[in-house]
Order: sequence, then C-alpha cells, then structure tokens
Amino acid sequence: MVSKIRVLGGTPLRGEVTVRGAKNLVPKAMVAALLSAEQSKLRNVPLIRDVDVVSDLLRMHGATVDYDQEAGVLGITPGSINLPEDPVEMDKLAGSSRIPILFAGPLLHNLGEAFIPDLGGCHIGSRPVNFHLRVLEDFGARRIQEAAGMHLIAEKPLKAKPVHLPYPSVGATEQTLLTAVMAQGITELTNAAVEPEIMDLIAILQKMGAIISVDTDRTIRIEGVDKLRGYSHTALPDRIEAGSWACAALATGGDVFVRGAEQQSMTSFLNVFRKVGGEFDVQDEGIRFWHPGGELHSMALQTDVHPGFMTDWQQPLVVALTQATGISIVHETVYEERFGFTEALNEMGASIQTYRECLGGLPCRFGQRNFYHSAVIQGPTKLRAADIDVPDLRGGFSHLIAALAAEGESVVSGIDIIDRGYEHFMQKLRALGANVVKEG
Ligand SMILES: CC(=O)N[C@H]1[C@@H](OP(=O)(O)OP(=O)(O)OC[C@H]2O[C@@H](n3ccc(=O)[nH]c3=O)[C@H](O)[C@@H]2O)O[C@H](CO)[C@@H](O)[C@@H]1O
Ligand SMILES: C=C(OP(=O)(O)O)C(=O)O
Repeated sequence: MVSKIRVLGGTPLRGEVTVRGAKNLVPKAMVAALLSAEQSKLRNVPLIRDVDVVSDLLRMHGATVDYDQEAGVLGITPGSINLPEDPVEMDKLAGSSRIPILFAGPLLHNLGEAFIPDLGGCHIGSRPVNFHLRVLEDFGARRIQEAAGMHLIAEKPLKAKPVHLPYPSVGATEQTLLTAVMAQGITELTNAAVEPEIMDLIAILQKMGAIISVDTDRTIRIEGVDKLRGYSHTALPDRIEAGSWACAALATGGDVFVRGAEQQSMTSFLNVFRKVGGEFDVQDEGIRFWHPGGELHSMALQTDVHPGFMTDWQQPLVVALTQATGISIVHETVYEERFGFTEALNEMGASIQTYRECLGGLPCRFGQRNFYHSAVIQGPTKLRAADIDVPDLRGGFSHLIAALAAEGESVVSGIDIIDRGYEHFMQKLRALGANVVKEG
C-alpha cells in the first residue's frame, strides 16, 4: 500500500480515465446478495477497499465470493449463512467502512442475530447511527451488548412497521430497504433518501423479487415477501469519482474524458460546473470535462440531499473555486465538519474562511450550533506546493488536485485513504500526464 507520494504540480491534466461502479452502491448490492441463498452476479465492480472489506465480511458469514478484478465481475453465493466464529476478527476489517451496519437486516432475517463491528468511514462529522438503530428497533430488533461493536437479536419473522426518518439519511434508507423487503407486512418509509445509488439498490431488490414503490414525496412503500432470489446487475457508475476528475480538469486547466460517467445522476453537478465556467460534452460513452481558457466564475451554492448538489462533490469543487474570480460561498448542509481540509489549502496559498452561520442558502440543521459549516472562498489564488496529510477520502483527493494545480513539488501523506473510493488513482493520474511518484 502506498502511503506517501510526491506530486510535481503545474501540468494541466489531459487524457482519459474510466470510472466503474459506484462506491456508494456496490458494497450495498453485495450485502443485498445475503437476502437469498442463490448466486448473485454484480458487474462493473471497481477495485476499491470497501469492496474488499465487504467481501471478507461476507466470507466470514459463510458466503462464497469470487471477484474477477479486471472484468469487474463479482459472484456471491451465500448458501446457508452463519454468524462468524470469532466476531472480534470482524473489527479488524471494519475500521474503514460504514457498510457493516447494513448487514443487520439480512442477518436478522436469516439467523435472528447479528454482530456488527465498529464502523469506519470518513471523519467529517459525528456520524451517529441512531436512525439505523431506531429502524431496526421498529422491526423488532434488540441490542444486547454494549461492548465493542453491536450485538442484535430479533424474533423471526421480523414485522413491518411505519418508519419515519428525521432526515433523509442514505444509510438509514438502505437499512430500512434491506430489512423491510422480507419483513411481514407493508413498510411505509417516509422522508426517505432518493439518491441514484438508492434507486439502483431498489432495482436490484426488485430483480430479486421484492415489491417496492417510490412516491414523489420521499415515501417508499415496501411489501414484504417470504423469499428472494439471486440477481444479475450492472452497477451504476460512480458519479462522485466522475465529478472529482471533472474538478481536477478544471483546477489544473486541463481536459479529461471520463469514460463511464453518466449525465442523469450528475445533473446538479453539471449545472454548477457550467456556472463556474467549465465546459463539458456528454457523449454516449462518457463525459468530457475541460477548462475553456479565460476566467472561472465564483458562485454561491449549498450541498444537499439528492437531487441537490451532493456533499461528496463539495471538497473537489472547492479546490476549483480557489481558481475562480471573485467570492464563492459554499454552505455544507449534510455534514457538520466537512471543511477541515481547507486548512491545508490555505497553507498552499488559498484564501478560504469558514463560518458557523448558514451562508449562501437556506438555514440548515447546523445553524447556531457552533459548527464551521459555511466557507467563503476568495479567488483566484496561486497555489504553491506543500507537505500535506490526507484527512479523509474526498478531502484527500482535493489535496491531490491542489498539489497538481500548484507550482512546485508537494508531498502528500496518508494517501492510501484514497483507495477507498478511487480505483487505480495513481495509474489514472499518470495516464493524465501528472507527475506523481511513490515515496519509499
Ligand atoms: C457509503 C455511503 O454510501 N456513503 C455515503 C452516504 O453516507 P451515510 O449513509 O453515512 O450518510 P447519511 O445520509 O446517513 O448521513 C447524512 C446525515 O445524517 C446524519 N445521520 C445519519 C444516520 C443516522 O443514524 N443519524 C444521523 O444523524 C449524518 O450524521 C449526516 O449528517 O451518504 C452520504 C450523503 O449523501 C455520502 O456523503 C456518503 O458518501
Ligand atoms: C463520506 C464518504 O464515504 P463514507 O460514507 O463511506 O465514509 C464519501 O464517499 O465521500
């Protein structure tokens, strides 16, 4: 695993990269396979760490998992699953991922019991799991152990109950779907998240035999069934990775064709990209993103749940905004602490000030609560090389973009976090002409 790289910046990124299946869908589709004993087949699977973690967790529960990395095809055959012999072993796996909590519903249906290791994922806020627990309790689950991780039990069969989410959480919506599909009765889920990755998960569950309808008002209705079959599915492309390469093209003054990128799930991103002054061309095989020359424009925006501007695009976009003329305002409404990465950008010459107030949009959950969740970016600023520590997945990729746009040689440490969401990123950077070298 690479932990430190040297980046000689100043060269516009030019060329082509391919994105495969979405990090925010693939591991969940893998968990869904546990709802049937039959084989499921998932295509367009990228080589990212969360896929490894979930593969190992599935194997620990007795499933057979085969992954052809090059073809991107994953076969999962659960057969008759069991609880892991040594639940402590699971903790070693889970540290970097938030997916293990989604094993709860399928395991409770199968075994009436589940061990969930401590969750990982990016540190961009407190990220509690209270909505997940509330959902599981609604279906009859009880928590019987407060030590490391979580031990849940439930009487089978699980019974449907109305579920209302205080906020349209992606994970809690998925938790509800994966639990409700085989619960007795009809689950009405209100205030659900409707991200494209959730729609793809619903498509998979429907292929398996589930009955799920989605209304226009964030209500999802799930009619429980007794049995599900295996699925065959091609994962939707990773819109976050696609947007990240687009921002890298813009910030470095480059031109990148992102093979596999898809317009429909990126509408809000594409609008912002165009307003900032970037050009794009949607083609059958992907989307070309480029800097047309001249000035980039500042703008005000806020991150939001789908169909709003996704929070995971925020960090790469902020780097591009450091190169725009004027004052941009970004209001982060999904996570309370997602601007920590701007400190390193300021050290590199950017001018970004963070505020507790809700700027640039409507008041959000974090207003008056002491969280620095709005940023004001003054540009354009020349970026200079620095030694940087990667804080989290998207923050880390943003630092990489900044190092690529900066003059001079930067050293970026802790780079392996980026493997969580960017397949073969070193090869891709080199293919785009970046001067990046592994340290040691
Ligand atoms: C693996 C995966 O798919 N990760 C994505 C998923 O994360 P994840 O599913 O963790 O994000 P959620 O949508 O659940 O979180 C949104 C907000 O709800 C809060 N919350 C959530 C659950 C809960 O039980 N209690 C609670 O308070 C969170 O702290 C956060 O402030 O959706 C996020 C929002 O699009 C993305 O940024 C992540 O990339
Ligand atoms: C926040 C992210 O992921 P996770 O929920 O897996 O930590 C992300 O992908 O930017």
